[in-house]
Amino acid sequence: MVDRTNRPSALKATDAAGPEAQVDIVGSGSSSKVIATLPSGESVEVLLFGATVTSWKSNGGKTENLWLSEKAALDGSKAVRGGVPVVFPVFGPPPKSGHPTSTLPQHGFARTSRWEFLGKSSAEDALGSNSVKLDFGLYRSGLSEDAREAWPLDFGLVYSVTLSKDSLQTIINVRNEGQQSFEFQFLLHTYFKIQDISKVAVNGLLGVTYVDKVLNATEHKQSDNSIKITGEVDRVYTSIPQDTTSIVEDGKPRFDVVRDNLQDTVVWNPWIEKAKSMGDFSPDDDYKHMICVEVGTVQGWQKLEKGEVFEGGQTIKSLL
Ligand SMILES: O=P(O)(O)OC[C@H]1O[C@@H](O)[C@H](O)[C@@H](O)[C@@H]1O
Repeated sequence: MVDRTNRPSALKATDAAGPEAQVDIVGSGSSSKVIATLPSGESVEVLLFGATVTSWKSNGGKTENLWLSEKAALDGSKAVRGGVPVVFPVFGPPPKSGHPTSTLPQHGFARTSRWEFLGKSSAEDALGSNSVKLDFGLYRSGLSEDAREAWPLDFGLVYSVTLSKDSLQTIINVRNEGQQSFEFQFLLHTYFKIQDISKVAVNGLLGVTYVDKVLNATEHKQSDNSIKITGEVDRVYTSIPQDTTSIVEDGKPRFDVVRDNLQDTVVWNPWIEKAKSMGDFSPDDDYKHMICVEVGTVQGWQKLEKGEVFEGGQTIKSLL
């Protein structure tokens, strides 16, 4: 747990996380980002806007694992189309009325707010290889006027991004800093980069119930272990018993997505028409080179009483 009472001021660009990893802050204002690089070359880049991971490279820095639209806004003008946008306190379009999130934008305010960089720490994992952890914070004071008005609750988010040789762990810590309880949804909207969508399968959801948003939000049960993508897919799988969902490409395991205290997963590919309809999705046919597997808690709401904390997230592993 990051001790927020003495939040470190923004790091000097020269600060390193110790001999193991190099941590730099580049850019300014809403384009500021933190870049961490391990001695073996793996790296992660996190935009302070939305605390959005925009790049994660494994294999000594040779393999980019995340898809990022060529027209993704990286200047804070709108949510990033790609990488790992943070969805909080509501997933999807908010309830029409009568809910504290009703007047928030789709997917909430976290991905379009300016987060603070709280600091870094490095560690050795069990195998002795290095990792570096970056912490980001978002508090009520950091919200836009609109968001503060729309969601008048006092909260604290600490988002930890840990880069290791073959994996990236992203964990959220949500604290109710106010006097009244509140409820929220949370999701990590990960855009995985793949070579060819026609050779991709998403495995590990056999028998899981899902809402199919392409088929008028009807409920279904996943009838086989492999989900193939041959058109627009927008499915919300809920109450998933096992913790790992795998992305297989050309018959070979490419990514493992391991949930931590999150029971739901969205599988999304816009396919051609929807890709064309999104102004910041470019090139249009790049739906062939991405798949979203988004872990979260989006069925119903997580409720926090005064002073209570929720923690959850994912570890994504590159198996190349
Ligand atoms: O365009 P946005 O707000 O980033 O949302 C993109 C997609 O996000 C997915 O998580 C939703 O299931 C889709 O319905 C939605 O279209």
